[in-house]
Amino acid sequence: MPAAMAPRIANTRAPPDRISRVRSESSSLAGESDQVVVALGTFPYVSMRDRSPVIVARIVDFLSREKGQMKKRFGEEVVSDLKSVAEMLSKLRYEMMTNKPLIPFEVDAPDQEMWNKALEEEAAREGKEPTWFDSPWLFVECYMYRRIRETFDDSLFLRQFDYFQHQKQDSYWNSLEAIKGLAKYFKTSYHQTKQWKLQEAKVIFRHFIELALWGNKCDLSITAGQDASQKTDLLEDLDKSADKILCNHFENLCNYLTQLESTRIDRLKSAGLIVDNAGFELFCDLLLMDFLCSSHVVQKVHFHVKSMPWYISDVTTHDFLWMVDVMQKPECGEDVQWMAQRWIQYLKSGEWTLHDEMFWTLPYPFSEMQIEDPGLYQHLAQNQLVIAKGDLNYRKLVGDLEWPRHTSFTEVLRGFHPAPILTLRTLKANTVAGLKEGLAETMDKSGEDWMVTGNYAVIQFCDKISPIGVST
Ligand SMILES: O=P(O)(O)OC[C@H]1O[C@](O)(CO)[C@@H](O)[C@@H]1O
Ligand SMILES: [Mn+2]
Repeated sequence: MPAAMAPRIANTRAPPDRISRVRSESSSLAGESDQVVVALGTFPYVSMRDRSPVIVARIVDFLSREKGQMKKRFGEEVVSDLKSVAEMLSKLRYEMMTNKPLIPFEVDAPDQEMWNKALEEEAAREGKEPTWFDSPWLFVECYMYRRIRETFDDSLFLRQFDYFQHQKQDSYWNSLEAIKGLAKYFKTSYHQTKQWKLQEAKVIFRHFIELALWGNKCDLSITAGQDASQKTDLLEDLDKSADKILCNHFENLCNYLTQLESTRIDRLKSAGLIVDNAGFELFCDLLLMDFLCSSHVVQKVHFHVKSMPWYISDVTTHDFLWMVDVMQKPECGEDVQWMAQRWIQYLKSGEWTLHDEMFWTLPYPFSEMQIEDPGLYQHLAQNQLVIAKGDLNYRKLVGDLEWPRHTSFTEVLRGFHPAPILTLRTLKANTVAGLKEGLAETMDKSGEDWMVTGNYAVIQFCDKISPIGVST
C-alpha cells in the first residue's frame, strides 16, 4: 500500500481539536508543575486516561485490603514487600497521569531485554522518547501491564503473586449457573449424537462457535475490573444475536474443516488456540475445543496462555488448571463435573497442552511474530487451524491500525499466515476489517458506540494455507 494510504495506528494522543481543552488540575499525585490530562478525546485516549489509572489504583487497594491475609500466608516479612509494591504502583500511576516518558525496565527478567529493545525501536520509529499520551495505544497498554508486573518482580514474596486472580476466579463462580446450563447442553447433545460428524452436527458446532464468540463479551478490562460475569443463558440468546455478527465466515470455516476431517496427513491434526479471558469465556472455549476433538476434526489442541497477569482477565497456566480443578467440586453439579473429567483426561493424555510463550506479553502485532519469535511462528505453523480469541488478539492481528473497514480480513493480516486463521472477537476497540462496503457507515449513523461496547462481533476466517500447513 502506498505510504499516503497507509492506515494510522491507534494512538493515545488527545485529538488536536480537543487539545485546547486539556487543562491543568492539581491532584494528590501531581506536583504543581505537572499536567493531569483531562480532555475528552478518542477512544484510546479516553481508555488510557480513565480506565488505566483505575486498574493500577485497584491493585493498590486490593493489596492494602489483603494485608492481613498476606501476613498469614507469607509471614510478617511480606509487609515490606507490600509497602514497596504499593509505592512503585503509585509512582507508575503518577507517571501515567502526568504523561511522563516510558522508561526502560530495570528488574532482571527473561523478557527485560526484549522489552527494552521494543522501547528503543518505538523511540526510533517516532524520532522521540515515547510518552504515555503520545504513543501507539497497543504499545502503551502492554507496557502498563508489564510495568505493573515489574513492581512485583522485584519483591521477595510476591514474585509469583497474581493480583488479578481473585477477579478471574470470581468471574467463574459468578457465571456458574450459565456454565452449568452449557455443560448440560454439551453432555446431552453428545449422548444423543453418539458420534459427532461436522456436517451432521453443524447446528451444534455453530452453537459452540457462537458461545465462544459471545463469551468474549465478559472480559474484565473493559470495566476496569468490575464484575463481568455471564448471568443469563447465552444459548437462548444466540439466535437473537445473529444480526450482531457483522461479518460471519462460519460457512467458509465449516467447508474448510469438513475437508480437513476427511484429509489424511502423516501426523496428528492439531489446532492452536490463542486464549483470551478466564472464567466463563475460557469455559466456552474449552467446549468448542472439546467439540473439535470429539468430532475428530483435530486430535490435538495447543493452548497458548499468558505467562503473567495480563489485561486483568487473561488466562495464565494456573487459571486454566484452577478452573478444570474446581469444576470437579460437587457445587458445580454433575454435568460440569463430567466436563471436568473429560478435560483432565485430555490434559493427562497430552491431547491438550498448555504453552505460555513470552511473545503474547510483548507489544508486537502478530505480523512481526516471524521476526521477533520465529520459533513460535513455526510452532503455530504445525497446526491446521489457529484460533485467535478476543479483542486484544484481534488488535494484534490487524496491527491496531485504523483500516478502511471494508478491507479484507486476509489483507489486514499483513503476511501473518502460519496456518488457516479463525478469529472470534467482540468489538471493544476502534479497529475492524472485513465488513461489507457501506455497513460500517450505516452502523455509524445508528448513533451507537458499536465498535467499542462488545455488543457486536465478527467471526472471520482466512484459509490461505492448505490443510497440511503448506502455503497455497
Ligand atoms: O479481553 P479482550 O477481548 O482482549 O479485551 C480487552 C480489551 O479491552 C480493552 O482493555 C478495553 O477496551 C482493550 O484495550 C482490549 O482490547
Ligand atoms: Mn483479555
